[in-house]
Amino acid sequence: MTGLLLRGVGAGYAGKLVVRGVDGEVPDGGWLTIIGPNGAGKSTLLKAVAGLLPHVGEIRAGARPLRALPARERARLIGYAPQTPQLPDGLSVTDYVLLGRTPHLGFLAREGRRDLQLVSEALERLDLGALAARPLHALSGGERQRAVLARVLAQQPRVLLLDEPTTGLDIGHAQALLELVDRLRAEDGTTVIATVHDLTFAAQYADRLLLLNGGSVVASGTPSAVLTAPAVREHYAADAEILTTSGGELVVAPSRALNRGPSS
Ligand SMILES: Nc1ncnc2c1ncn2[C@@H]1O[C@H](COP(=O)(O)OP(=O)(O)OP(=O)(O)O)[C@@H](O)[C@H]1O
Repeated sequence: MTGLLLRGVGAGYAGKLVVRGVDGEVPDGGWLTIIGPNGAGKSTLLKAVAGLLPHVGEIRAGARPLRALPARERARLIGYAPQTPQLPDGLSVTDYVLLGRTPHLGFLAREGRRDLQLVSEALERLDLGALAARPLHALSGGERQRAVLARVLAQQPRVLLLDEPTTGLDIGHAQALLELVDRLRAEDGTTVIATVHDLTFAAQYADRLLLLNGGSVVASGTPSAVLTAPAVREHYAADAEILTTSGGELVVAPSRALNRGPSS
């Protein structure tokens, strides 16, 4: 069981909390997306769950508090794709994705055939097969973003933390990536916490949304419960219509007409 439980979680920088009092639960194979305006604290919360920032309150992975997990075990359990990754210079895409296998290798052990196979599968899944030998610095922004996700997939984590995974991706690659994550969740029971700015994508792929504003949870629940026009207005200062497609999917459509009002 590798679902996640958050109780009264706070995190911040230099001793000052910028996120506080967050409660949430993601069951095994569940998908929670954190939404909220710029600066709300989404990345900070995700970094705390990744163990990259200290936290107050309690974060549990399965039955165990995150604090009690040795670093290596945590690295096998949790895969984290940051919003603005620092990529090492000089590595090829393949060598970089191979770094995802590090938590699984014995001390001073070299990668084996299975590791190389997982790397090659991750490259194919992210449409990077043709770029495998390229140096990282010679990739486009979206290709680099996909290389980061390929590294995390090669890690085979039970919990995936994705900070703005679709930033810089065209709509086709963004959709393919979210579908891939959804398959991992459905087939392998991978637990997912993501931050996503595109509210339509957020609604389409998560079971539950957590809306943060000013470092606190202001709404949580199913996408249709959280994403209402008044909530988008209040927390994003944006005018939008919440539409439902013929397939029953929710679409958040920014609306200039609403903004202008009936008289203009
Ligand atoms: N390293 C840091 N040191 C100090 N303050 C920081 C640091 N990183 C972020 N902050 C502050 O913490 C707050 C939350 O930032 P965070 O990056 O978590 O927001 P976010 O919701 O992910 O925003 P965005 O949508 O713009 O990515 C902001 O006020 C930000 O300025």
